Amino acid sequence: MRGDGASVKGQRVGKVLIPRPFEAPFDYLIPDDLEISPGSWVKVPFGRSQIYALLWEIQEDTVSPYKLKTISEVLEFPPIAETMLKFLNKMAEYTMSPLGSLLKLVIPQSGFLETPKRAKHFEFGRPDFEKEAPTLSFHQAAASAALKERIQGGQYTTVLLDGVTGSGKTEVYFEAIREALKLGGQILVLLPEIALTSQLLSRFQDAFGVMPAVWHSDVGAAQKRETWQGILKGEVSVLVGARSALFLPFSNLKLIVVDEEHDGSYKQEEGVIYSARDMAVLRAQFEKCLCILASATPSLETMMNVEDGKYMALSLPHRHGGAVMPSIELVDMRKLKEDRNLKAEEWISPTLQEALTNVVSQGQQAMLFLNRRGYAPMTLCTSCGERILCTSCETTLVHHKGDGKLHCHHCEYAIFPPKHCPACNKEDTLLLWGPGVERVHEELHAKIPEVRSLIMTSDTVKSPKTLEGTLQKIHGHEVDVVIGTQMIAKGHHFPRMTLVGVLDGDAGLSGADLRASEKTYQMLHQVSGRSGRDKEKGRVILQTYSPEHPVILALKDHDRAQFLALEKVGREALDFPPYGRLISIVLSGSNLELVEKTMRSLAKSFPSLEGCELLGPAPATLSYLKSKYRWRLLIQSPRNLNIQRVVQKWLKSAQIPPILKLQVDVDPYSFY
Ligand SMILES: Nc1ncnc2c1ncn2[C@@H]1O[C@H](COP(=O)(O)OP(=O)(O)OP(=O)(O)O)[C@@H](O)[C@H]1O
Ligand SMILES: [Zn+2]
Repeated sequence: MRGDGASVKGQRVGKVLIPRPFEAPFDYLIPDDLEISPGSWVKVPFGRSQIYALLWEIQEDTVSPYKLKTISEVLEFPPIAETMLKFLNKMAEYTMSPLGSLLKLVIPQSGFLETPKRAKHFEFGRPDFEKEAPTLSFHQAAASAALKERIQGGQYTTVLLDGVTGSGKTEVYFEAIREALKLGGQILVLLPEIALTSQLLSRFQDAFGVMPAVWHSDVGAAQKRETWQGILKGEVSVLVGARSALFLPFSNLKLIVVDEEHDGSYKQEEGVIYSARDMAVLRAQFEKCLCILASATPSLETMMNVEDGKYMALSLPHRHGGAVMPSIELVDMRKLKEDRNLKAEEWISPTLQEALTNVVSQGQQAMLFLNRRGYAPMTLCTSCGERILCTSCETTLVHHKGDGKLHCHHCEYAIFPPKHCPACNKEDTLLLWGPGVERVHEELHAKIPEVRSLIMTSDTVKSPKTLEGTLQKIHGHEVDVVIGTQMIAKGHHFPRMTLVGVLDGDAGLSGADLRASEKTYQMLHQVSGRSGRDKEKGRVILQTYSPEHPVILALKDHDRAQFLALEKVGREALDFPPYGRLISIVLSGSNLELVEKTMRSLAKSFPSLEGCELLGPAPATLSYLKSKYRWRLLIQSPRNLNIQRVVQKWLKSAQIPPILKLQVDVDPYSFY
């Protein structure tokens, strides 16, 4: 970094990383008398201000050709561990992100490095690892013993904890937490969604006598700062959080748990694009600690790592306490509609309706799953067929009962339904087409008037507090039926729930996503797993338009092996992940011609490499989003190739107009 300080020979130069999107650290002089080590938090002059930064590396006795500025101050906070520096370095390489952007993940707010004048608000209790633990079943005990052994060994291992829904995976990883606590280590538990934290927190409190620290977007600024500092100083031993918690400055990690490891929410899709699950494994490697990936429906990637001997697998084949897996019955919706046993605007089949009536009259609970928010996913003109679209995105608007408006689910756009069709101008021809959860709610009440129900989606549950209230209502049996989206599908344990109705089982199977089958299988298996977790046997009614689809049949027969075998054949034939690798490049901008032209010439300049192939370029699935046109190019490569290096070099020499935005997604999960 050029500066106005003196150029001094033979002094220490510090490579200082600034938490902004820079690829590399900048050089600063280290004053002679300053005690400092890599990982130290510092204040440096940058532009016209003084900012917080991190000392990355020290170069002793160097001669700098530039006039360097001097580090102003070393903060009193402990430095971050060297293992963390190595982890960030590797992550930057893997995700092709600027190192400075990763530091920003570590220190999202500079206020974290300030000490407030007022006394602390949050005392982090010491979990009591000697509190009495439940008696484990044979399989649980075996899994727990293997995990403890790994923790005692103090070496890196990743273990897949592969247990059916309700098998006690949480109880088993609590045992691992106990062991790590005994050894004085820190523990990080990652959850895919905030909606699952409150249940885990109360289970944790029961097991260890105190609340763990929490970390997610709804935690307030002061609490975040104190938690961040508590982690850095080693005062916080257990933290439960969303994916961003992976970047907290733990200094003594002994265990990372990634619960529901298959879940797509672990993929951060904007800014620095990364998979928190994969990066958790990477961090565990540098920390030399245990990483537990828990799931009833592990991802194909994880299964492959088990087959390759990279991960160890432990299995819990049975539900706890003799609870059995629910029966899964299919309802052929095509036939019902053909035989006119279900009207065009009805979505609850007679079989499901009868089952719901029974459940309600027997004092049990049911769940209706439909992964569509709002009232109706589309508004159509019955005269000309026009669909009402967002003006800024290439998406249909979704009708919501709450405010009576049509909403775009990708941007803020919302309008009242127009009186006239915007295409043919006819009056009163618009029809609300298809069901969302609100419409199913309406139908449920029309069919079973006495039912007590609630809707659980990201629209109705916006804060941890409303979530708490909602869960309390369900646990307290104030409702009979819960209608919801993916938010209700996983992790929850409602003992009275004995019926799950899936309204549109094959909704996820269409579309251009290479993981469409896998995602549908995981989602439906998880939601089915909410049924019959206690004494009563559960029932799942899966409404489908394609009862012969292999995914639906595998679900019905509880045959995961069959599903995986089929899915693998399909992926292997196409060299899709986990057999081959993908990097997705999306170019976007407001000038369509420029986006297309740039993308085409970019694709032309890609070096020809054995085993590599380009898919596209072509307009992205959402080819117009938030007023930007989007084109996509997929680079397919063999697993053993360092494709990032190739892509890095290729993009360095590319000419991309600065008004366009280029996004590189290594191991893309969604293809919107
Ligand atoms: N050994 C045990 N002793 C007492 N209760 C147990 C035991 N194992 C599991 N349970 C209870 O059984 C229920 C299901 O266990 P848990 O939620 O840990 O399962 P899971 O495998 O994490 O489920 P899912 O994958 O569906 O989220 C919980 O209420 C849990 O407290
Ligand atoms: Zn929009």
